[in-house]
Amino acid sequence: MDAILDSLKNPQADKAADRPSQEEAEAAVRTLIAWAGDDPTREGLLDTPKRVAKAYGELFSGYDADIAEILDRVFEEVEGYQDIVLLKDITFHSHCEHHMVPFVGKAHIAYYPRAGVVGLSKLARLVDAYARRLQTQEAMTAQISMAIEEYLGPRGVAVMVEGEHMCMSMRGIRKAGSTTVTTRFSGVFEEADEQVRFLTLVRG
Ligand SMILES: Nc1nc2c(ncn2[C@@H]2O[C@H](COP(=O)(O)OP(=O)(O)OP(=O)(O)O)[C@@H](O)[C@H]2O)c(=O)[nH]1
Ligand SMILES: [Zn+2]
Repeated sequence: MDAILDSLKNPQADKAADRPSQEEAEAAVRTLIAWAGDDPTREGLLDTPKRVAKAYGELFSGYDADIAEILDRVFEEVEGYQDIVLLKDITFHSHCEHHMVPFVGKAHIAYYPRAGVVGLSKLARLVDAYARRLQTQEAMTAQISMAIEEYLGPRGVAVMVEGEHMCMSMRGIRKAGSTTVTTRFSGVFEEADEQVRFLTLVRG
């Protein structure tokens, strides 16, 4: 379980003091602009480093997300409801950790509650908490699923992520339109029937 908790942690959490300053981040952007071949001192680009740092703050806000806080509130008064809860088509924007280029798509999350349910928006917040980091789609899928397991203790969790990777469409192999599908099934979802039920509801 320690390994799971470690992988759910924000990798920067213990290093907050080591984070570069805003000025250092802006200087790095100026370096990249010059390296790409443009002039960071021309008028149109003067404020760009500041904007990029601000945009990065938003795009990578997942490093500051508190997973325990997101999943903290459980509603137990649901008339004993224990059947499947599925939130599908949760849009996400992430960045691949290999190229720092976006990958975008949809996540689908289902669980069988054991002792209460979590607010539906929290599942979408959980997706953002992991998507807004440098990621692989596989790791993101596993982290979403393991966080629900760890904090809600449900009877089973199913997570499916469908993503298009810009590093495959805009550059490199340049295959636009291909979709990567990743899944993680645990608990009762390890049974084939339950996986079929999940996939039927997702596609339905
Ligand atoms: N498994 C996995 N691979 C990813 C993900 N995002 C990007 N990649 C891949 O990461 C790989 C990095 O491969 P490298 O050979 O190190 O880098 P590269 O020379 O830029 O590779 P090309 O993209 O083939 O040009 C590429 O095959 C990408 O398609 C992801 O979420 N999961
Ligand atoms: Zn990539």
